[in-house]
Amino acid sequence: MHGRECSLLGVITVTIAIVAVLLYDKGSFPTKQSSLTKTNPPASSSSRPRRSKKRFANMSLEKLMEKFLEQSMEAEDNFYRLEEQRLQAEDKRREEEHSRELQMLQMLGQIFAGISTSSPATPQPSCIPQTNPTVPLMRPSFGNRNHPSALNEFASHSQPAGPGLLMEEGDAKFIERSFSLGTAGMDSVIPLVRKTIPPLTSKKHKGQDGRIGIIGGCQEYTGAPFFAAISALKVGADLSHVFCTKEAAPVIKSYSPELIVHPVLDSPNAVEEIEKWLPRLHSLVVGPGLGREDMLLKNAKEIIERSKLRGIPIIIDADGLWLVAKEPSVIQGYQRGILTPNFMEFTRLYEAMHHEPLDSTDHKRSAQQLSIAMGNLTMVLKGEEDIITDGKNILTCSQEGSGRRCGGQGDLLSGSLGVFAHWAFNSPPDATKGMNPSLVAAFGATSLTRQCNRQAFHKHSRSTTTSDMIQEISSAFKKLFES
Ligand SMILES: NC(=O)C1=CN([C@@H]2O[C@H](COP(=O)(O)OP(=O)(O)OC[C@H]3O[C@@H](n4cnc5c(N)ncnc54)[C@H](OP(=O)(O)O)[C@@H]3O)[C@@H](O)[C@H]2O)[C@@H](O)CC1
Ligand SMILES: Nc1ncnc2c1ncn2[C@@H]1O[C@H](COP(=O)(O)OP(=O)(O)OP(=O)(O)O)[C@@H](O)[C@H]1O
Repeated sequence: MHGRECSLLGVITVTIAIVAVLLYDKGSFPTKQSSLTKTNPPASSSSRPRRSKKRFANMSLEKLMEKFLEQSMEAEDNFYRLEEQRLQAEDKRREEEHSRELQMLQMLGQIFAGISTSSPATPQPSCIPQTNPTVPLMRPSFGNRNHPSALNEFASHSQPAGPGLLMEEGDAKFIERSFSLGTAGMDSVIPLVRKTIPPLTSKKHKGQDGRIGIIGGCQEYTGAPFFAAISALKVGADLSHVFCTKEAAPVIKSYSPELIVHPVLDSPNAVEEIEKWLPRLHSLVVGPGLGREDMLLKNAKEIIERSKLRGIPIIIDADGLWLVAKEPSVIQGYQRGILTPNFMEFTRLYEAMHHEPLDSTDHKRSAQQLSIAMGNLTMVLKGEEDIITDGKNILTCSQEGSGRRCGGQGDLLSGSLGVFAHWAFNSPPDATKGMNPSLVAAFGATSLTRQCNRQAFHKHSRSTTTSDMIQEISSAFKKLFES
């Protein structure tokens, strides 16, 4: 029976009950019933359903009401039970449809890959720079005016993918799925994100839903690590640690008593100090407000190396990407690594890896090429639409944000991604339906960032700042993942 019919049944039952009670109250039950109470017929009469009439007759009005209410509640319960069964069946049907759709997309991807590998005109993802002898090898042109010294080491460190990371024939394929709020695409990834989100229960202890570390915060930049760390907490992490320089620590602490701030990043034994905390961290965000001083970059690099040994998901953003452009091997091929470049940072990385200028006409293809060159690392190229790729699959998140481009939005993204990544990697494989957990996590974080931007802009328009967006995390999260 369908929900609507069931609900109708419930309404009818209740209506009958009310009418019956009213009639009874007025003494206007059908004649037989009335005469029953007056004439008291012999008990042996078999022509009437005596038991029920007698039962009703002997009942007080209150009892009768109770009886009818009971029946209507029963009908209501039945309705909800059937409705739940119907929804479950509907969910199952959608899931089956979704996996059929995925299979079809995979088949299409393979077909396209076959076409593109057999066509000489189609450009191949170039993970090995030497494969195109006609393009002169170029030293990347780093345009930053603030950190000239950081360029010196570059050329000797930049390297192609290692032997185990060479592109295979199948890698050329990609399945592109575009998502925007309200379309079928969005509908199919957001449920995967939801499945990775741990339920809030009284059975857990502090720390279980996420202990996130941020490596960043120096004399110039105290806002960025704060934005990232507080966003992680507001998304649902239990503890958020900031590892910053001595000078930056009191400033960051003064912004928020919720953060745990370690003034160690510029200390002589920074790496050992931070390593002590690694066993307790679920994910690491490297770069917001890190700055580009050699000593800080060196410490960050060593911390990345040690975190990799522990399998900790590592999100690299901002100045952390400056480090990766100088030394790609620091994260290349690490399957729990996620890079979140803005266009400027992306260009730097691309040119460092490919030794040729970026062709900016096809961002998706470039992002895919860079991901492959980095050993299928997940790449989140931020912009008008956020492009997310692991070299094999491409998702785009083009959910409505706003026209505000204030600094710090990327920090909101990387901090929340730290939490989503922990949740996604911690989920059983069937939660993400076989999709790379990094992609699912990145889609969750980009959707959330854009939704926060949109909501904050509705309230503050031109004056919207990142703090306003962070205020929206709670309701944006609810709207996207809990409604
Ligand atoms: N409150 C704080 O503490 C905050 C601190 N932050 C921290 O600052 C540190 C440095 O980060 P960053 O992003 O400013 O450095 P970088 O990438 O060199 O950009 C420099 C120049 O590149 C350009 N440009 C940028 N984006 C572009 C785009 N999409 N497309 C095209 N061009 C683009 C633009 O220059 P323009 O060409 O417009 O003059 C821009 O000025 C880092 O640690 C970060 O975490 C921030 O998080 C903000 C909040
Ligand atoms: N052109 C755009 N249109 C809509 N949204 C955008 C646009 N550019 C960026 N965003 C949003 O802002 C988020 C952060 O991207 P942005 O380019 O500001 O990062 P960033 O420069 O690294 O930030 P930060 O100032 O923290 O360093 C993106 O994920 C996206 O949601």
